[in-house]
Amino acid sequence: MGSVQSANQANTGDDYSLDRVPRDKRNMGWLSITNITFGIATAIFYFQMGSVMALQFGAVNAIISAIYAIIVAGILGTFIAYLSAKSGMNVNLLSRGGGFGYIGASLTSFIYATNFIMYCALEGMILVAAVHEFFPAIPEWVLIIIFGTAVIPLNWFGIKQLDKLQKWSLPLFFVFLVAAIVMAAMTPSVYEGSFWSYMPEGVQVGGTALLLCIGMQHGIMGLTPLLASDYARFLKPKDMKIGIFAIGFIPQIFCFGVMGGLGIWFGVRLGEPNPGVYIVMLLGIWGALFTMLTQIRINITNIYSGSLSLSTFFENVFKFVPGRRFWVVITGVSAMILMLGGIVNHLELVMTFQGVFLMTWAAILVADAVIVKKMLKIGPRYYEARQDNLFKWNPVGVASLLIASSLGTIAAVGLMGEFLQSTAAFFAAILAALLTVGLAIATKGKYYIKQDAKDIETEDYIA
Ligand SMILES: Nc1nc2[nH]cnc2c(=O)[nH]1
Repeated sequence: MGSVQSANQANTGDDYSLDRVPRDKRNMGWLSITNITFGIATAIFYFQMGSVMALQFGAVNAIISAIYAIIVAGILGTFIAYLSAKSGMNVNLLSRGGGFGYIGASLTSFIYATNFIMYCALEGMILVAAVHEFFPAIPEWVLIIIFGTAVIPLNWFGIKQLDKLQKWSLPLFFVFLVAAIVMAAMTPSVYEGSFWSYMPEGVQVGGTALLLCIGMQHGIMGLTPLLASDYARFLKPKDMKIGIFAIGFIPQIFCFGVMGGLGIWFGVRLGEPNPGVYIVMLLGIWGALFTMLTQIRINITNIYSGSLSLSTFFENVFKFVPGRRFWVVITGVSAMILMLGGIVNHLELVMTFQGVFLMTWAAILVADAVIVKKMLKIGPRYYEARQDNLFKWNPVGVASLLIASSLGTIAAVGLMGEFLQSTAAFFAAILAALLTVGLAIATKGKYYIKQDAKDIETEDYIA
């Protein structure tokens, strides 16, 4: 592992894609890291979620589901940010010693990587559609190649580059956001009542409509808590207390609350669910620039996390270590292929599975840390990512994940009734947490570690 790690670091400077960030390299302040996670939180995708939910199921149901998403994703995110900051590892690496074994963890890394590639394509298509609207003479495939390629060099220099890009672009984002709010406030509302009271005919507060909103939130809310780990592992130890809350919770408030809330307001006021349409209606060509900004911000984080996951997967399974930059190119090119192939609109089933899988995975990591490692004191009190010290598989996480996410997906596609269709990811996550604890007790933690590591600093211990 030593040679793998140094090869990786020699290639890309500050990646630590294959092992923990050493304590002396955890030198980023909580504000910088929180700012990077805002690259995700500022995506106009969250406008769309708010607008669609409000127009279909009523503003109050959309608001209640947003509060639910903030609380659940915020709690998971804060725990995961704590584990990452304490151990210097992201979720790909945490999973190896956190209940999955090193091949088991490559399973999660692979699914996770495909998720980022799909999101990168999805977000890229939003950008392509916005620009195509203004420049219809430019074929979509040309725009896909231009914007698909543009995010690759923006990822070349790792986390420090992300930090700068997100820092410089955030003020510009707020200028556009305020302009959009002012323009919407000056546009006569399509709906005459106050936006809180908007409710489509035949829909009530609570019941099926609320469950359907929650089901929509479940599709996307597992990812943001997990993703925080790619950045929280660089947190300065002295910023731990405020940092884990800031990194784990605040982005959830912004994406589901602020962006989602504005999406509800825009949707009701303008009577239009698609921000690609109403942002351009409000801001004209500036709206296309606003979209470009938000989509590039989110796609550089998608590519960053996708490349880290692919690095881990290929090192783990094939001992193939070309360096993270190679995987930046692969992630970007794969997303372009999805866009060019028009596959983006046919991903519904895969996205449903991903929504359940991500919540389930996050629940397993948290249950393993808090209940298995801390409370029951089963397995090692630290996280290990080096193959020499690990078993290939640990049934604790792998079996819990496979059982809970399979059942959850079956429920989420509607085969277990209406109630479970919308709540599938939540129940799958609870089931996964229970299975994790049960299997850890049943196996007595035998498969967590093959040989004890003697060189892990005690400050990195989580229990
Ligand atoms: N990480 C991430 N989360 C999302 N939630 C909705 N869209 C996205 C995306 O593109 N990336």
